[in-house]
Amino acid sequence: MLTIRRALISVSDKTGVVSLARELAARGIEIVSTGGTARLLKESGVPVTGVSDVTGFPEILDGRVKTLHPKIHAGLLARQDEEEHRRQLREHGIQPFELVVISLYPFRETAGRPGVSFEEVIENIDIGGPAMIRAAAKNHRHVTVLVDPEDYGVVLSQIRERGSVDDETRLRLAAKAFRHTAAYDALIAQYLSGRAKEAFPEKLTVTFDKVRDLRYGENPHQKAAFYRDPFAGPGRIATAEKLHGKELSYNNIQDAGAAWEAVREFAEPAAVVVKHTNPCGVGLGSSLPEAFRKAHEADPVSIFGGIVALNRPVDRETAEQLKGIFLEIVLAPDFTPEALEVLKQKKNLRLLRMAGEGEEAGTEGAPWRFTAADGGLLMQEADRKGLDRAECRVVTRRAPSEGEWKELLFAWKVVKHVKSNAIVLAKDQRTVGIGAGQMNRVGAAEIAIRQAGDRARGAVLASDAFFPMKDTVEAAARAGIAAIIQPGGSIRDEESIAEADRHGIAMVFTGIRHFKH
Ligand SMILES: NC(=O)c1ncn([C@@H]2O[C@H](COP(=O)(O)O)[C@@H](O)[C@H]2O)c1NC=O
Repeated sequence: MLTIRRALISVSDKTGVVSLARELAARGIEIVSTGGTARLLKESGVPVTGVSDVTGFPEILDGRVKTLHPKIHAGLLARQDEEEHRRQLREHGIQPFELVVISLYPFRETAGRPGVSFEEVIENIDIGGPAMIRAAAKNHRHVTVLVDPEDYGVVLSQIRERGSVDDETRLRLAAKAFRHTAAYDALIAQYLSGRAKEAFPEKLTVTFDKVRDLRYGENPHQKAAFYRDPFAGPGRIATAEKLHGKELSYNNIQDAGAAWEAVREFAEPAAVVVKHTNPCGVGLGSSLPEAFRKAHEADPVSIFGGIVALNRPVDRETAEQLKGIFLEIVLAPDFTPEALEVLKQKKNLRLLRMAGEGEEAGTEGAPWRFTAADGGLLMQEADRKGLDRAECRVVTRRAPSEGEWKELLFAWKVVKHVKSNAIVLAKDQRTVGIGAGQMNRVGAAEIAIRQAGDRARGAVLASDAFFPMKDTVEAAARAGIAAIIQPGGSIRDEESIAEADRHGIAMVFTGIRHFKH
């Protein structure tokens, strides 16, 4: 363990640096710093040597080159336990560093700033900082590297105790340093790949920031943690503000995401209830209380323990309705103070505010979806495809009435969010039966029809994919379904169309499939 005699400090985020440097200097450690950092330390009365005084070279090219010099890098990379390294340092008049403190140019913050110019983003790609971090981390047997003010305390306390930092801490900080530079470069690569329109590059180098450890994963015997996309803006589950209740669990996070994606389909006041990532009740209304009442009535059994997403700020009336039901989470763009007062009475209910003040909730989301595959990763665009009624094709003799069209387009938006094979029955702008995740399509239809009961008569039916045979139409006809919307495209479409015609059912082909696994 080497006694720390010399520290190199170069920080963009200057949090905590003055008190760190002050204590180091008080302990007789020489401090070498770059322009802005040196200025701040001097102004704060901390003795400091400018990096140019060490290199004998000015900081040039607007700061693009300041520490990229052998006098700095040899000082970071020398193995102080090797006689030959020590001899070479002496020969070239280079002194080694035992501590390096770096905070990189704020690339992510700059790139994420609305209206920022490309030139400004590029200038915020730090070159000298990562070079020093990597050099120090490689040489961690001799050098301690700090990239996060959170770690200043532990290093200071060890220096106080013994004048040096122990092997374990140096190794831990070196690993963190390489994670830091790897993530930093990944963000730059991600940003530039986006600019260059390279959606699926030969190396996928995305990076995520830890939000927190989770108590467990999908089941209590599975360990889990939650990570956030560093570029995620407001209106996302990962950036939502929890206003009340316990931390969200692994399953809560998934369900809340599914509910939010679904409710964002609708421009009119809407309520979506989700269980195990499938909608179990969806309702639209002229007001939020009406929408929620319909979503509740859609399936008053499954809502127990459900997740409710709403696309308008929650008011007192809706809050009173929600209060009467056992729910896990309510998420909405916002909550009025009165609604919060009502809902906060429920100790275990989590409340998520999806948009900050003045922000529009979730108008744009990340375009990519990642799924673990055995030994790999699948990446695809999020399914954001909408449906234009003009592009639909009426394939039956009878065309849907205007009222039926309204229901069909509603059911189509819902079925997109139900796991395949999926069938949705809808009536009066709410779901009345949902068949989710079945291994055959007619099975999904039978579940939806059974759940709808009497409400199936006169309802419409939406299917996420085509009918491979006419059996789903036969089941729909027996239940009294009035109209059907489905992609079409089966070699047996004609049989389904003939069956629909036989029963006076109107059927529409969308030409779009919405599988969801
Ligand atoms: N070019 C260099 O040689 C160089 N050396 C250090 N930096 C960065 O300059 C920043 C600190 O600058 P200042 O002390 O002037 O505020 C740090 O974020 C550090 O990572 C550099 N800047 C960018 O590459």
